[in-house]
Amino acid sequence: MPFCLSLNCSRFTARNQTHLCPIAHVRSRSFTVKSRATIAGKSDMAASTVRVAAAQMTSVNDLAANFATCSRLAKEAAAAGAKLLCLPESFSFIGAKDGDSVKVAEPLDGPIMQQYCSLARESGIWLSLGGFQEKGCDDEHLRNTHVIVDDSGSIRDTYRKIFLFDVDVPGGRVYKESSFTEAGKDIVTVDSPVGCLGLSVCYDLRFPELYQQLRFQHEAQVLLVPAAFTKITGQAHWEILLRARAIETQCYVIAAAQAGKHNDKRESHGETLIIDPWGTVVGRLPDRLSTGITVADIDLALIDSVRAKMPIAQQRKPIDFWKSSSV
Ligand SMILES: O=C(O)CNC(=O)[C@H](CS)NC(=O)CCC(=O)C(=O)O
Repeated sequence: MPFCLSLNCSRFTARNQTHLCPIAHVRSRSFTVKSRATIAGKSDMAASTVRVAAAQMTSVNDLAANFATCSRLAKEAAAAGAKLLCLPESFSFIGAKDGDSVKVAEPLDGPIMQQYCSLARESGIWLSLGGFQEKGCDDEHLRNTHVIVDDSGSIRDTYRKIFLFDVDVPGGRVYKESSFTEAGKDIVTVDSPVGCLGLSVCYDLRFPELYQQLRFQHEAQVLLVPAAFTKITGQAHWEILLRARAIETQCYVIAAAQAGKHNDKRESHGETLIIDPWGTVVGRLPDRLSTGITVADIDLALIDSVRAKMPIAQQRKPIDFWKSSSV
């Protein structure tokens, strides 16, 4: 019964996580894979698993300092055996005042992205670079772009954030991302060694229809949600929304988060998470730990068995059903 076995293993892993340092995560992961193979009495049980890492960091208004942090984390993830490292939204820069991020925005073939492509090649790891400040069509606008770079340093695809954060946060400040950002309009999936990746960024998380499209129209297996959630909204909604997306799409969800204080005015809710398609948290970095990685093994067989046993893809209603049933 590989289905039950995998679920048990996931629960076991979640309970036994330690948050003291990233290396502790690595140890508990290796143990899980080994114990599953032992319990099953089969040495090839781990064949469908691929290791991934998700980072947490506190980006500041210093491109070089953020790159140094990302380099260290990429090397740590590669040493832990991860094939993909997911970095949070605004990994390369978070400005101290309005307008800073538009000033540093560059095209995808500019020096900043080239540096991250070299990092992927030198570390031999795929990178999910969520929330890159890509230069827009004029000097006043950027695109909030999620870039997937493969382990040879080539850009495989890019997704531009569709839903922009124009929100009056209760008890917080007013955000108007659309004042300096061009919204994307295309849904993007990318084939990778860890399965079919479904791309999104931060505030997109609140729009389940995007993830329904990624899973049911574009066959995503692993949803990526790099973010810089606000302290207030993150505490209230972050983990619940992520687990809901994993459960309702039967996908893994990898959510790399900014954490801590970036400057006097801005603080993010950390809690980087990796969630399996049953909704179990299999990797976590607590909010108080500002920089590090967590790793988990993506089990493609678990995705298949969750989907086979609870066949929601076949049980969904076509859009016409809702039209004809409405009053
Ligand atoms: O501007 C930057 O530097 C990077 N971009 C962001 O931080 C974006 C837009 S301001 N933040 C969010 O989408 C937060 C969403 C959120 O917190 C929620 O949905 O509750």
